[in-house]
Order: sequence, then C-alpha cells, then structure tokens
Amino acid sequence: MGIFAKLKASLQGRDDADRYLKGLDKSKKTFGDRLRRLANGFRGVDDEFLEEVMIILLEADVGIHTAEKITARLENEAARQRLKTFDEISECLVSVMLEMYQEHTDAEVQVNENGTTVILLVGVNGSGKTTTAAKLTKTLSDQGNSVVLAAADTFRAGAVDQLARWGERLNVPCIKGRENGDPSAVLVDACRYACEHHIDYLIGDTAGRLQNKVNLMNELGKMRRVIEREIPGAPHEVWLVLDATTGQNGIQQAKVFLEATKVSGIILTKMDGTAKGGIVLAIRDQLGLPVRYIGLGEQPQDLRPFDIESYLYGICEGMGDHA
Ligand SMILES: Nc1nc2c(ncn2[C@@H]2O[C@H](COP(=O)(O)OP(=O)(O)OP(=O)(O)O)[C@@H](O)[C@H]2O)c(=O)[nH]1
Repeated sequence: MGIFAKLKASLQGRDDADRYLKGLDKSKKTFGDRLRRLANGFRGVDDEFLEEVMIILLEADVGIHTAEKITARLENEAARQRLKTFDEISECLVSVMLEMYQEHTDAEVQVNENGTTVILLVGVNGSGKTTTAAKLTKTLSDQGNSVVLAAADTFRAGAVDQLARWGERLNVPCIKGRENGDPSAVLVDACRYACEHHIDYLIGDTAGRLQNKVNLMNELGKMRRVIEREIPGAPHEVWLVLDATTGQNGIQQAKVFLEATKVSGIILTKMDGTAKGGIVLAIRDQLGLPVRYIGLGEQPQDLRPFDIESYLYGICEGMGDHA
C-alpha cells in the first residue's frame, strides 16, 4: 500500500474524519496544495526543487531546524532509492515526515487504576487552556467517566467564572478558589472532593503567567507537591496547552515550561485557525513530546485525539490522488 493510501485508511478509520479534514483545511492550502503545484515543471530533486520544498515547509511553520532535517533526508532518500517522478518524491517526502514523528516512542497516557487520575493543564494565558479543560471534560464524560474541574487559574480575572460556567454547561462540579487566592489550595480542595466522591478524572486549569523561570518553577513545583500529597502518584499527566497560531514563538514558550516542570504531552489548540500546521513536526522534533490532542474549533466536541497519520493526510489531502 502506498503512503497516501495508508494515511487515507487511517483517517477513514476515525468517526471524526470530516471534522479532522475541515479543521486542517487552512494548513492543507499552505502545505499540500502548494507542494502539489511543484509538479508543474518538475525536473528532479535538484537544489531549486529542494529550496522550493524548504520554503513551503518554513511557511507551514515547521521551523528552520526541522525543515533542514526533512529536506536533507529527502535528498538522501531520493538518491538512495533513485526516485525519479514527482509522485515518487512526494510519497518520499511524506514518508520522511511520518518517520520523523514516529522516531520517538511515547509513553502510554497514565491512568490511575485505583482512584482519581489527575491531569494538569499548563501554558500561557490565551493559549486556550480553559476551553481545553472544558473540551477534555466533554471527551472524558462521553467515554463514561466522572470528572471534576479545578479552577486553579486564580490570577486571571474571569478564568474561574469561565470554567465554572463550563462546569454548569457540561454538568460537572467545578472547585473554585478566590481570585488571587492560592491555586494550590484549590487543587487540594479538588483532590479531596474527587477522592470523597470517587471521581475518575480531575482536570486542573492552572495560571499561565510566563514570569521568570524560577517563579514558574516554584509555582508549578508547589502544585505538584500538594497534589502528590493528596493522591499518591498524581499528577498523572501534565499537558502543555499551546496555541498553534503562535508558531515558532509557541515552541520557545514551551521550552520555558519544559525547563520549569515535567511535561508529558502537548495539546495544540486553534489548529483550525492556522495555516501553520507544520508546527506539529517542529514540536516533535524540537521538544520530543507527543501531541495528545488538537483543537479544531471552539465547541466542546472540537478537541480531537491526535494521530500523525490522519493529520498528515489532512494537510496533504489530494496529493496522492494522481499517484
Ligand atoms: N478556533 C478555535 N478557537 C479556540 C480553540 N481553543 C480555544 N479557542 C478560543 O481561544 C480563545 C481563548 O481561549 P481560552 O480558553 O478562553 O483561553 P484563555 O482563557 O484566554 O487563556 P487560558 O485559559 O488562561 O489559556 C477563546 O475564544 C476560545 O474559544 C480551538 O481549538 N479553535
């Protein structure tokens, strides 16, 4: 089976295939559609062709470091396999991108079999943490789990109320503190509530002030300690919420968080609003972390589990059709 058929099969295996395709449409226009146009006048993998591919990768926000790696591999593979036609080259390019993502092996998402699984969402304000907490609640509730929300973003005026409103809408409890109160205290209350009520998942929406690294480290360190004291082994997952539209800046922000605390995965929001879908590959290559979910809209059902094959199909749709 050719690579495009393999990617297509993986997307067709999903019940949210249409939503995936629609959400990735902007990225497809900057990536797949433009690559496809390189077929006109294609003469082989020469410097000019590689430069064109490089420009397309950079405009999709793959980042210079990762784009250079991809084009170098493409050049080597094309020579090694003696690839000649444009279709062979485009298959090879997409295979290189797939391999690059799959080179890292990911740990399974940790689940607490004996009690509440605690997921902390971290990231800068505006990245979409609060909305993501709501969407994650919807996903987990739809799978039959009970959920409690912890409004631990006590610094942003409005964040607590915003999350509480989501809680009401989704019919799950939301543990609140006072504005400017101690976020760790909210998390302790939420852990106790979750244990008393045998709740399956606790989702903590934390503050996203990107102050100096020492403060961030202290704040996140304290949250981890108090949670671990209440529920041994928690937090089970710490997911960094990144706004895909911020591109390479988002990667820089991510590095600050990664230095400040242990992060186990990425949630990439606002993918529907960006043409910079290549950010997924940059994240993987530069941060080595798995993308767990992508946000493809503002509604609770718009958080979709990420899988690289469906995603690559989404941004390359139509590329293999004439292969
Ligand atoms: N189109 C689109 N919009 C999103 C997505 N995720 C979040 N948003 C929107 O982005 C805006 C900011 O999201 P919020 O969750 O409110 O983020 P915030 O409260 O500003 O900041 P934090 O919660 O502190 O991260 C809101 O208008 C959300 O509806 C997404 O995947 N797609």
